[in-house]
Parts: sequence; C-alpha cells; structure tokens
Amino acid sequence: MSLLPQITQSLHALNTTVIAPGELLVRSIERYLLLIEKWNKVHNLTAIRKPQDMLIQHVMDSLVVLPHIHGPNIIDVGTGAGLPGIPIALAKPDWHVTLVESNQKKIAFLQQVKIELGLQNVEIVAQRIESVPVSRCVNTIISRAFSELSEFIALTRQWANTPNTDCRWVAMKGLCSEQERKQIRVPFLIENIVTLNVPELKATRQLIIIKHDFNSVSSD
Ligand SMILES: C[S@@+](CC[C@H](N)C(=O)[O-])C[C@H]1O[C@@H](n2cnc3c(N)ncnc32)[C@H](O)[C@@H]1O
Repeated sequence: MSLLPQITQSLHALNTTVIAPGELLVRSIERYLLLIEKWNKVHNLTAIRKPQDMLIQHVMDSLVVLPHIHGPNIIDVGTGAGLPGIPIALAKPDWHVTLVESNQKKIAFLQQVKIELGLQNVEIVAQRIESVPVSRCVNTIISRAFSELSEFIALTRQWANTPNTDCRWVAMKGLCSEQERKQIRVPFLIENIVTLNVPELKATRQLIIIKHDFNSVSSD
C-alpha cells in the first residue's frame, strides 16, 4: 500500500509555511521510511516496526521542530537512524546537515540513505561527538532522545568557543523536569522552552533551546 497519501496529509497537518510539501519531499520521505523498514528486519534501528507509525512518531516528530530552529548549518548529535537530521535535510535542501553517530551499523544505514536519496546536503560523521573537531560555524546543534541536558552540553561545548553568537543547542525531549533544566549553568542558559504539538501524536514534546551567554562570567 502506498504511503504517499498519508505523508501528504501529515505534512499538510503540520500547517507550517516553513515546509513546502512538494512531490519530491513526499516521495523522499516514503523511500526513507521503506529503507528503515527494510533495514529494521536485520539491524535494530527502531522499536517502531510499521512505516505508518514511523511517519508520525519519527518523521513528523522531527519536522515539527523546523519553525523553531535556524540554519543553514545543523549538527544532529547521536542521530541513530537519522532523526531528526534526515527529515530536516529533506525538508531543507539548502541547509547543510551533519549527522554524528558512533554506532557503525547505523552509519552504514545512513550512508545507504544518503546514496539512495541523493542527499548532497548531508554529511555523515562516524565518530563520537566529543571527538569531532570544530571545523565550521554552526547555527543549531540538535539532539533527540540523546542524553540529559548536562551531558549534551558537556559533549558539545567545543562549539561555544567559536565566536559564533548565533549558535543554539536544541534538545528534543518529552517533558523535561525542573531538576534536569537546573543542570544548565553559566555560561549557558535556557533561552526558551517550546511545547510542541505533533499532529496525530498524543504525547508531550518539548524543545529546550539553550544558548551560550557571552556576557556571563563562567565559574569553571
Ligand atoms: C537513543 S538513540 C537516539 C537516536 C535518534 N536521535 C532518535 O531520536 O531516534 C541515541 C544514539 O546516540 C548515539 N550515541 C551515543 N553516544 C554518542 C556519542 N558520544 N557520539 C555520537 N553518537 C552517540 C547512539 O549510538 C544512538 O544511536
């Protein structure tokens, strides 16, 4: 059964002007979902088995962040099967998305996706994030289901040392507890918390948006 009508409908339900739900995007999302389904039979990429469910719980859950992040240079930390980086790269072909992942099986899958979908705006880095050198200015460092906030910042704080005032760290989470939010300390601060609504998904989603405060004095 074709997934194209459901993908088109879900993209329209996002009701955002930042995504143009054209035929290329719809077909690319379908190919991506079918690749995850195929690889999932051998490698455990995701516990969600049906492409229809992956569409909502993975792809739409990734795309819903787009109005709240800025490009053109994005790093997706601990991307796994490419979430949220691949959906972002598909919806934003003029952005450069770097996928960082330490697991070799997931890297092999990502390389296959890049080839089969012809994703020229995707760079795959097979390393632990803490070993990735800072090679360019980055606008958004994003992670989904990766770690607690303190670890996310600790592993990526090398990007705070560039004179790149524009950079934001964006953690995609369920409900983020106050205890976890308190892990963010000077010179970092939580700039915004956005509660997201993913159409057809009855679950709380939050984006924790963090910035490096150049005016603060660090205690470390
Ligand atoms: C729970 S999975 C989440 C995957 C994906 N972001 C998602 O939402 O489905 C976390 C991923 O981070 C990767 N990972 C863990 N520590 C890492 C590190 N230090 N650097 C890069 N990747 C890491 C793991 O291999 C795993 O694929």
